[in-house]
Amino acid sequence: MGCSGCRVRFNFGKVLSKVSVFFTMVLIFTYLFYCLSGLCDSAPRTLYRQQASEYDILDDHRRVLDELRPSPRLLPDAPSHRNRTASADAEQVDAPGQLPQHISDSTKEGAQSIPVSNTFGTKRFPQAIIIGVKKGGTRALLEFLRIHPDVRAVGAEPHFFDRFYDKGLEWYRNLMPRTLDGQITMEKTPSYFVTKEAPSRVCTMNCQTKLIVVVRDPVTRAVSDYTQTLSKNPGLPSFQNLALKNSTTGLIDTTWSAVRIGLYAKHLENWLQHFPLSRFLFVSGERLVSDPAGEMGRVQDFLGLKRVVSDKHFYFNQTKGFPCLKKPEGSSRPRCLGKSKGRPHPQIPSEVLQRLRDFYRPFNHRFYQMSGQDFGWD
Ligand SMILES: Nc1ncnc2c1ncn2[C@@H]1O[C@H](COP(=O)(O)OS(=O)(=O)O)[C@@H](OP(=O)(O)O)[C@H]1O
Repeated sequence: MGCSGCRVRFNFGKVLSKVSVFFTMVLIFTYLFYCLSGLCDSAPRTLYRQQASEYDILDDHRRVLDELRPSPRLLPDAPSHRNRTASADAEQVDAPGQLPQHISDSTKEGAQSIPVSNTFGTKRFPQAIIIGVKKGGTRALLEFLRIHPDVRAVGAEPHFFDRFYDKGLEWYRNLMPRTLDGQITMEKTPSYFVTKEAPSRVCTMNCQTKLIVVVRDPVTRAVSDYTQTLSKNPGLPSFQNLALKNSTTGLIDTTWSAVRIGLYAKHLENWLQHFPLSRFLFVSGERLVSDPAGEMGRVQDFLGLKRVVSDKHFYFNQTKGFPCLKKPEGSSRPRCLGKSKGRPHPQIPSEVLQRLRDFYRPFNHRFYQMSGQDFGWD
């Protein structure tokens, strides 16, 4: 009796181990199949995780939204083929790192005609780029846009058209998130606006690219820029030492990048050599703080998007002193931008600020004329 009980237990043990081996094999094969289907392809995100660290504040929020986001195909009035050229619909897979002939030749038609695709969307060149300006509010704008179900954007700044152009267009496109028909691919790199070569390079990719510039009072922008550098290098000379060539004459040092970036008219002139004014949207950095929903309305119209992002998405956070995103459905808490956005500025002597204001005035007026918008900085 006792021995037959042992046999049953022994057989049961054998069966159990066979079953567990079987299930382990099933798991391994499922994982292999999953990877071979390209679903393990997270290289660009990983590649940029380090660079993105400064900007990962809203990452959880993004992930939740991405997961909750219904496919535009399932949305009742999802735009299909909106903001896309006919050539953008052509699907073709090219060897990574190798530029196909029509890309190297690409000038006027634009290089967006060779998207890399798989079952879960296509990596496309951005149809819209936030090209500037540094410290204008570009991060806030991109994060607010990402609430929109038809916008997919790279989290970190790719810096392709200024620093990494020699890596080639294929490298750039590989950084892009996959999009479904009707979704817009975007990125933001504020230094493009002041990079001499950027306009011709963007045009080489696609002259139809929509260009968004977030502009802010150049004096406040310069102080914000200085505050950022000071936070990384506490031994930095004072703002006035850097801004003025000579404190007696009050001559402004235009070689200092914090000053030079604020010469918006000069940088815009360079872009207008390659793109018509209609391709630009100028967003007021000030209004993005005082009326985010209003400014987002303009941006969505410009991008040809349905007005989804609205005042119901924002609340003013008294502690932060800035608008933040309300608790998205399914997420745990509301989100503000991180500590590096909206930091207190050091006190700058008022005569230095006034000197800078006087210096920028004619450039600002020229910029108002060129853009057709008065930003009211004087
Ligand atoms: N909602 C919200 N929350 C926080 N900060 C906001 C927001 N909207 C605009 N801003 C302003 O954005 C300024 C930073 O601009 P950028 O994101 O363009 O900076 S960067 O160039 O990417 O470093 C940042 O500049 P500082 O105030 O000098 O930190 C802010 O004034």
